[in-house]
Amino acid sequence: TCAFAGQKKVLAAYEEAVKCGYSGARAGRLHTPHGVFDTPMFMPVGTQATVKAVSPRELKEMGAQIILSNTYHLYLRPGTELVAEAGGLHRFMDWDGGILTDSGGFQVFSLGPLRKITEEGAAFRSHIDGSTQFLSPEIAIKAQMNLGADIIMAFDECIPYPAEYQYAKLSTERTTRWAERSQKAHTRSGQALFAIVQGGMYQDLRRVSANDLVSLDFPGYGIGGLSVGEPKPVMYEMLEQTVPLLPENKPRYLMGVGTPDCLVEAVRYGIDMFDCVFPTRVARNGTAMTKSGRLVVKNAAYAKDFLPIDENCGCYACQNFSRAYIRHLLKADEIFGLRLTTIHNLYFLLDFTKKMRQAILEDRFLSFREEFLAQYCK
Ligand SMILES: C=CCOC(=O)Nc1nc2cc3[nH]c(NC)nc3cc2c(=O)[nH]1
Ligand SMILES: [Zn+2]
Repeated sequence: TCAFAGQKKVLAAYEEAVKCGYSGARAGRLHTPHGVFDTPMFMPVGTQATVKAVSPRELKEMGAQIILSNTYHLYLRPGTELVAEAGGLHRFMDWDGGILTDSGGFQVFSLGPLRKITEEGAAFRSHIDGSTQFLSPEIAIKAQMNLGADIIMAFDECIPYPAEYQYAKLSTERTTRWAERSQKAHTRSGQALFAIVQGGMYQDLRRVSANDLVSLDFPGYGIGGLSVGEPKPVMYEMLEQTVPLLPENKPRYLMGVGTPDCLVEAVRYGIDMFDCVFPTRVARNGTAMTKSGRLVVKNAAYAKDFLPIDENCGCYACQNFSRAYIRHLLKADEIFGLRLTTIHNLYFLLDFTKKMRQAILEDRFLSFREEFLAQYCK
């Protein structure tokens, strides 16, 4: 294994992984320099050092524990050295909870126009000014050390979907070599480096990727290359192949997932951490998430609906405002409208993971899952 000399390498210590009586679901506690956090957890995405339309105070109030920021975006603008000079990302954005940085460039890397990947790294075109940029494990890790997140991600390639077996194999092997280079470049103590399991939609490549990365001994593991357009059953099959190979006493982070039905299935397989832009993105076009599915509050049907989005919801929007009012704001292009739908959607997912944790601790996760799926998919 690759142990750091004198390096406290396991920051995200994992304890209390409470297993409920069903395969992999577990409730744990994640230790970081900015606190100890409960899992399963949803992590709001703050791509450019802000979770769009909400303040750090509101995030804290709704129970956010760890939030995401994107290395690629902050590297291009304002630059990660500048953030380091500002005192690091926590100071820069005034967030004293946990921060995890991922690349945020996976759209660019796997879908971008100029995507040239070699053993050295990935060349791509900046979405800001079209300039040619280059990222390698060393550059990505240095950028993340500058940002100062509590958890950072190894540099990887998110394999596009669909992909030929041969390409997926070569890319996955390269991602493992990049993970090793990421480890060697990671010299900042007090920061946990997670590896990212790849393997496309191929069971054998997923198992090889997981086993290779586990033998490199990371404090936590992301599961990448999923939620990239594949059918949900394929995603679940990849989880079934991968998660059992990962150490039970370390966190598992399913990248870019997702909707509540995906979260409850992934928790069943033993996933602990999630991130997704979906709740904040759909909020901005007036869609609210509820336990029965989506509610497009902008629709005319809600013009005179004086009930809250969800009368059982404890969020600031549902406690104080009606659907009619929020619809009015959205139709009038009022910024406050977007803020209210965003606050509701983030609260909904944060509360949903809290409810799953409670169900696991009380050993009733299975029935929780059944009841939820029956109502949500109706
Ligand atoms: C600095 C280096 C850190 O690199 C990464 O963050 N890499 C990475 N990010 C992903 C993000 C995803 N979002 C979705 N669905 C919405 N699927 C995703 C898959 C990946 C992935 O395989 N890798
Ligand atoms: Zn609400």
